Amino acid sequence: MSEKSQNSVKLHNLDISEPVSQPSSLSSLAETCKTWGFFQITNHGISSDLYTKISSISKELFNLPSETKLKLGPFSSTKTYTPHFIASPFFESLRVSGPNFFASAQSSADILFHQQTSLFSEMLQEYGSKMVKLSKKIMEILLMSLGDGFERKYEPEFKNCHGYIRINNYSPPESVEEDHEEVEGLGMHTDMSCVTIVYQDKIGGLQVRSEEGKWMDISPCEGTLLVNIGDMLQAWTNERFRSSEHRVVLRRPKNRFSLAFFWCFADEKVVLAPEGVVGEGNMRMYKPFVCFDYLRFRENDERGKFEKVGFTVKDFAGVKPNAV
Ligand SMILES: O=C(O)CCC(=O)C(=O)O
Ligand SMILES: [Fe+2]
Repeated sequence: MSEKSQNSVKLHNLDISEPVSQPSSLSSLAETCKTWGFFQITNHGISSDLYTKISSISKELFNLPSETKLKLGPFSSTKTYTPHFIASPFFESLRVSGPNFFASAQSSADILFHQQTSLFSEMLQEYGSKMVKLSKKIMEILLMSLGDGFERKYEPEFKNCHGYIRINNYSPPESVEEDHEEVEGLGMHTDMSCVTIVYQDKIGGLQVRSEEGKWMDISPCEGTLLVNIGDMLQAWTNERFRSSEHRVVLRRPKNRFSLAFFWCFADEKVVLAPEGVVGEGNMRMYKPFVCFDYLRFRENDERGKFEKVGFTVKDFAGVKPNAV
């Protein structure tokens, strides 16, 4: 059981439907990405109805017997399912990869569901393609916030990005009494993406670690989506943006559901902060590295399985690694 924390962070809000040209809103976005690595977006165009549908069909899926789910991984060839006891005893997830989210979801559905159904795959295709559009928009605004005209100058660096969805299901142990104690549903980690877009349901429990090392709640807020900076962007921006450590704690005897969309550089991309981003007179804090090599490094990290923080991109490619 971990120590309880009751502080919640008020995140910067970005209305994604409006063009952002105000220098003050761009600089406050850049500031929040440096301090917290998290912000929230509104008017994102994803209906609550789509969430209700995806969550109810996902519930059906996670309610299937373990033997059925294990046909999808982690030891089968599909490897789309992460069972309990890999990340935590209370966490399981299913991965749906782009760009053809329909095909990826259907290949899992075909194995899981006896009846032929394409509803699940259609919904994930709709969700995935909306997430791709949102990620591109978010990246454009983030580049604008780094420098004048950077959205045009550096757009080519991001043109081969790809995305995948992770459907997360948390089942707390019955011993968790309402608000009396908490367990870790997903341990402290950083994401390996450029940006991640997270939908969390009403249960709450997502926390971000402040620069001082304090855990702060990110309370659910209806109609908003969370965006967080991942390791790839932390390195590419030479730490002008921060890939914050975060985790999920479970405090209620209720299942929790979330959807995370990871927008990543192509595997073969060499990550090197451009001079214009580093800024004159500043030192590059990362050696150039190939994305795939970092992903493999994290996978092989026995100390922190499943993307836990054990080691980060700083240990992998940092000029001055974290003290271990
Ligand atoms: O469940 C959540 O709210 C966050 C999940 C998360 O951090 C992840 O999937 O990387
Ligand atoms: Fe995460």
